Amino acid sequence: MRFYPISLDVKGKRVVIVGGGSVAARKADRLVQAGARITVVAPKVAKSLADLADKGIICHVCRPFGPGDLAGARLAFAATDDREVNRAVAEEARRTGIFVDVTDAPAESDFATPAVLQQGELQITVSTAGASPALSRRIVEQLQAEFGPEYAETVDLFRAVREKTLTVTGGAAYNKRVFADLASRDLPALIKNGRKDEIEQILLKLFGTGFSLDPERAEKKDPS
Ligand SMILES: C[C@@]1(CC(=O)O)c2cc3[nH]c(cc4nc(cc5[nH]c(cc(n2)[C@H]1CCC(=O)O)[C@@](C)(CC(=O)O)[C@@H]5CCC(=O)O)C(CC(=O)O)=C4CCC(=O)O)c(CCC(=O)O)c3CC(=O)O
Ligand SMILES: NC(=O)C1=CN([C@@H]2O[C@H](COP(=O)(O)OP(=O)(O)OC[C@H]3O[C@@H](n4cnc5c(N)ncnc54)[C@H](O)[C@@H]3O)[C@@H](O)[C@H]2O)C=CC1
Repeated sequence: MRFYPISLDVKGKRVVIVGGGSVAARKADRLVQAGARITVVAPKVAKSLADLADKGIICHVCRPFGPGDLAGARLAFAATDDREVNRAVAEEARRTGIFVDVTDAPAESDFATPAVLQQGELQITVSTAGASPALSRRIVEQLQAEFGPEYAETVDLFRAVREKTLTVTGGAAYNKRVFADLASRDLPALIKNGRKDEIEQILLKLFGTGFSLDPERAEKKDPS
């Protein structure tokens, strides 16, 4: 296994992207969604990046890459169309201990970004360790048919139930049993088909009163 899969919290953290073309714009788009503080260093940027800079969402340093540009960054992307510049970015990142994605040279990279299926808080990521990004994207497109918006609702439901259960009842063994039971039911299908009453019955059976899809009902039944 070349790459170790990880879900990274980049919120509020500084990320430097060197280069401002279509690849840089694609990386920036997802980093913005994840709340990173992004600096793009490039003499020329794509329109979407210029728009983000105009709105103050990202910072654009309008000149070629130079030494010191990665200072304070937690992650870096080398995304110029110049092999030597990308190599220099990788070297500086390595020297300063910053993880770098060299977008034209997977062998020089510390990490790579996968193709992503996003439904609310559900993420399914696909990587081929650089062998074929186009195949990764195709696999995500295939998965889209199976994992629709009902999965976003399912994840929200699990989060709500879990947050409440972990605080009001004790015991990892109990939690493991009920959550395994809940996960084994086809809640996404029930949500998709509008069968909310059946979900209510499942919640009632597993967790007793106080857990409901309907916040009003949950509040009335919950004495806490
Ligand atoms: C290693 C990696 C490093 C990284 O970028 O993190 C990397 C490297 C390279 N990509 C290249 C080419 C293309 N990349 C795409 C698209 C995507 N590339 C993405 C990730 C990754 N690309 C990482 C590996 C992930 C994995 O293994 O799956 C995706 C999944 C996610 C994202 O960009 O965040 C995103 C799909 C997003 C979506 O869902 O839409 C397309 C398709 C298109 O543009 O339409 C093409 C043209 C077709 C083709 O070549 O397959 C080249 C050759 C460049 C050249 O020819 O010069 C290199 C360098 C090399 O291979 O040496
Ligand atoms: N990893 C991936 O997903 C993919 C990677 N690539 C590779 O990524 C690289 C970039 O591709 P595109 O974004 O399409 O290129 P592009 O030509 O659209 O953009 C290149 C950008 O690099 C900037 N640049 C050039 N010299 C620079 C310097 N000295 N300092 C800072 N910025 C500089 C330019 O101003 C421009 O903004 C290519 O080398 C290509 O091989 C291509 C497709 C996908």
